[in-house]
Amino acid sequence: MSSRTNVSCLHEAKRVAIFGGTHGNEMSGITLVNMWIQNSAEIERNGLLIKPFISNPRAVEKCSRYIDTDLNRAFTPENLSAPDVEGLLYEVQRAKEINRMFGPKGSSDAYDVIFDLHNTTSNMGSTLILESSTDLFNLQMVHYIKKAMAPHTCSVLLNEHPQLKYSTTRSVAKHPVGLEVGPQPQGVLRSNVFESMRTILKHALDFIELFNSGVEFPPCTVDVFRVQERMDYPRDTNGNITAMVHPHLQDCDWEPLNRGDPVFLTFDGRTILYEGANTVYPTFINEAAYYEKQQAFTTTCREILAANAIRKAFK
Ligand SMILES: CC(=O)N[C@@H](CC(=O)O)C(=O)O
Ligand SMILES: [Zn+2]
Repeated sequence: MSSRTNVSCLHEAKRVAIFGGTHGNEMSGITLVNMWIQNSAEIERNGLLIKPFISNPRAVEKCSRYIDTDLNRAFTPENLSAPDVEGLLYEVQRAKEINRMFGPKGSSDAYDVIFDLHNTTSNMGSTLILESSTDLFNLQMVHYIKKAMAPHTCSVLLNEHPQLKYSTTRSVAKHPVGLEVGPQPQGVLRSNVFESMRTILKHALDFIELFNSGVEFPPCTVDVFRVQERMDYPRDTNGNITAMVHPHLQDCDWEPLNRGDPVFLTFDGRTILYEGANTVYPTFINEAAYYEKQQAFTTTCREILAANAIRKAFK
């Protein structure tokens, strides 16, 4: 069998956007994007149109996650097709603008790739977030990034859960990529987190440049953590939390959690154990932004995805 048989030919990826400030208090992405708006030399690549962009400028100005509602949940068909009337929530209005500039979502006019830069207060290290297990371009790109980052690890979180998936800002693009780096407190810049994010972006852009130049990428596999379940804090009948993340779980993102392992410590000193039947890999443990979303951590399971060889389609 010829090695050419199983090569998938994909469209060139010419238009690439880098979003920072989708959440106005996640400082690494905001700072990098503002830096690249001032001087884009570092992110320029042959044959690529690259647009660094602050997605929620009013939230950035206030250094808060959002003004009226979470922008990274706002790209629903209902919001994007809502009539332009006065009195729309700020982020709904902004979602419609972003969809006009970088979309329309789901159309052939949409940007090829959007990298959306986020920070987490969780100890997740560097994480790429994918929304589809069948996007060969993204799978090959994260494979390339993981290899280039070694010996440093770069985890891949796959969120294609039918109920837990949300309508992200990056979902406007044909190939949406989230980049989540932590731990970094809200409103704070940490140089190590900033530099990791910058390095991952460099490798990502190198990959796209190589792909567009006609390089063929051989078949590969990618280790991912697939989103399974959202775990809430224990609460009283008024809805107030009654426990904290247990010290044995705190900062242990991506480490196996088994039935009977401690997960919460109540304010009166009682330990609550994990009751799920199977081993899971928790992540977003004690993320500050998720208290309002009733989420103490997310469980994931490990999976190995296979991707075909790819190269650019020649017209
Ligand atoms: C901490 C944080 O903001 N995380 C992002 C994850 C993502 O981009 O999918 C969010 O909840 O929107
Ligand atoms: Zn964020």
